[in-house]
Amino acid sequence: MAQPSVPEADCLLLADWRGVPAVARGAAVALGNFDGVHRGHRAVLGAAHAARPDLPLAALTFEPHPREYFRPDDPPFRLTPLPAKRRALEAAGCRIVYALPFGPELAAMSAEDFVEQVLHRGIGARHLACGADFAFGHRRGGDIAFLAQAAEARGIGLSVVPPVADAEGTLSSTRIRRALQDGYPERATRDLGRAWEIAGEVVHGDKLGRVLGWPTANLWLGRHLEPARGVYAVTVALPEGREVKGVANIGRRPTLGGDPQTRLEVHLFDFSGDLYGQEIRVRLVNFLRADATFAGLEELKAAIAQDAEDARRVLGLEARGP
Ligand SMILES: Cc1cc2nc3c(=O)[nH]c(=O)nc-3n(C[C@H](O)[C@H](O)[C@H](O)COP(=O)(O)O)c2cc1C
Ligand SMILES: Nc1ncnc2c1ncn2[C@@H]1O[C@H](COP(=O)(O)OP(=O)(O)O)[C@@H](O)[C@H]1O
Repeated sequence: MAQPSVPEADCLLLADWRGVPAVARGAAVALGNFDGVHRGHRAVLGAAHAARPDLPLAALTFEPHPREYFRPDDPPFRLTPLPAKRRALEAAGCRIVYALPFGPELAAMSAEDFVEQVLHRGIGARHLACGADFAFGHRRGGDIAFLAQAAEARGIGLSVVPPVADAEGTLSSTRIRRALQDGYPERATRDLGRAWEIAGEVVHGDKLGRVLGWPTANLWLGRHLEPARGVYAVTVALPEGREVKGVANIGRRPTLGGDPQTRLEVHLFDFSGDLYGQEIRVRLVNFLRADATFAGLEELKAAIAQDAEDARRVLGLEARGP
């Protein structure tokens, strides 16, 4: 019988395990939260594909992240909110992404029911892959040993992938979050295999930037993790597909009295145009300095000029005269 095939160009995003279209059933399915889609996650995806290259590759993940559901008052911690996760999973070869709504029903579901109702009957998985520490079902009651026998009983294959590690230890989303909070975006880049980015819509600020001579496109962090506050050399993906270089501040503008919420402000080099309302993606390349409180606007302006020069140098741009 011919295998189901999912059109090459499309990555199907499905938010339910019920009513799955026939074309998506019978996949090789990688299981996990996949926040970041880092090199370790991609090893799990790679194992699923390597075991069954004849099947479409799917990732099964949850939205919201279970931790967002269980601890809604925690500060935002996501490396990849869903749109970014989907893009990264697609880039890693996924043709189907399940973002199952994590709520009371899934939180209460036993491991047995998860395998039977969701993986077997629901999405019709033919092969599964997960990391060695994967646990699932009510109170994480299902471990790898359970999954192995439950999968085998249903004729479903299973690949268990050992942790990806380097000299500093095991690669994990937690390690990447810590690197970003400590001001080491280049470590995040290494572990992710791409620069970490904050995506969002450009909103109106106080219109002070252009008065200072440094117009900045402003974004809220939303569900993204808050990285170390301070100044970064960045690259920015514009909606039209172009990537431009810039200098960004992530902080609460203590010089101006302090804001209640952290924002990202980015000045794009050699650019003029209206970005309001547009979705941009700001990729952190290097941390240049911590957020500071200056004595006044002239001092702030001088610091920004120095930051811009530093960022240009780090990013390999020609220095710009005063
Ligand atoms: C490269 C760069 C570095 C900045 N560093 C600081 C800083 O250390 N402390 C601070 O209070 N504000 C800092 N700012 C924020 C400015 O206060 C902000 O750009 C200005 O208030 C304009 O705000 P607006 O976009 O709402 O008009 C920085 C901005 C840029 C572009
Ligand atoms: N080189 C540039 N870098 C960033 N934004 C720019 C640039 N040139 C023009 N802009 C536009 O100017 C706006 C920022 O100006 P600014 O005075 O800082 O206003 P706001 O306080 O609303 O952010 C951006 O949202 C964007 O539309």
